[in-house]
Amino acid sequence: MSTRKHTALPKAQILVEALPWLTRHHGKTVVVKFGGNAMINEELKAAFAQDVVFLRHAGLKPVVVHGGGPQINAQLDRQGLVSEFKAGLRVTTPEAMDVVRMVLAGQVQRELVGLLNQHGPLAVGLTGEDAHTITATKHQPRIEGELVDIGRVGQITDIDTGAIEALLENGRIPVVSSIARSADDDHVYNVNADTAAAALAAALNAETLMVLTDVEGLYEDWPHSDEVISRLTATELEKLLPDLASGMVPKMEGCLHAVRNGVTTARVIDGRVQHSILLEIFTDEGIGTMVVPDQEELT
Ligand SMILES: Nc1ncnc2c1ncn2[C@@H]1O[C@H](COP(=O)(O)OP(=O)(O)O)[C@@H](O)[C@H]1O
Ligand SMILES: CC(=O)N[C@@H](CCC(=O)OP(=O)(O)O)C(=O)O
Repeated sequence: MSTRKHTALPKAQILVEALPWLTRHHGKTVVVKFGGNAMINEELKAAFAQDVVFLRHAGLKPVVVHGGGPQINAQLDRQGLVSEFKAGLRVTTPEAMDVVRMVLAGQVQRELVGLLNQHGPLAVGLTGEDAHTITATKHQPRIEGELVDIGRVGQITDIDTGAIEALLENGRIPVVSSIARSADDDHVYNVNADTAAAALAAALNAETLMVLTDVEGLYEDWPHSDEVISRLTATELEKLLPDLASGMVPKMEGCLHAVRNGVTTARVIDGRVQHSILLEIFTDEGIGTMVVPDQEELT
């Protein structure tokens, strides 16, 4: 075989391997959550944008929900504001809420929209405030049985998918910041981005929820081992939830909510691996952790 053919054939094989996945996912909605901890360098962010645009051109309907925890921390620090987490959520004073909104909607979302739009007029940014996309009431978690006030943190009560669906219909890629309109007053709420992504995936009847983070997936015995659980059912995950450490809690609760509400698979994958989205969607060797509904939920 000539050298040219020799090097070309594996490339064709990769494309052929993608064929059943292209068929399976065609026209399906995929909600991709891009965590602040996975946005570690420019190459990764550019590769993320390429992957999302690839999904769109391959006939899927990607919706991006982004985080920005580390970016919010940095800005709070610069402004001399202290930041504290309780029950895995940021204690959000009114001053901190202004910073959260500015960083998520004004910086992180704008940057992702810009990267995606290097490939064409595709991405449109919005927050949960726009067109009543995400509505929330005050969230008061319980810590050791006691209700705790963590400020302007919202618990999602309603999702209106109208604006996102109109954008998808129009061939656009919605990029959503996890800020909610308030059902209680005329201010806004800070919502964990994993929780927002899961709620949107369920409301949109998405086929897949994909959560990109800074670990390979859900570790079986974290932090003692790095053995990744590759697949688990909703019931198996439900049993693990009480023992999970923060960080993974909103992700895995979100995955459970998604698969219990019509999403076919919810995955946690390593956002530090370039093109992890393409590897997960279009190749036979999925990476990371996949959560599937229980058998009876499929019937
Ligand atoms: N069982 C587990 N498996 C993997 N990571 C875990 C686990 N439990 C807790 N973690 C922590 O969760 C972190 C990911 O959550 P987080 O820092 O909120 O990321 P992101 O910004 O992507 O939302 C990991 O870096 C790890 O420190
Ligand atoms: C209530 C709450 O904790 N909100 C998060 C929202 C951003 C987020 O979730 O970002 P990551 O996905 O990068 O963690 C926060 O203020 O950090």
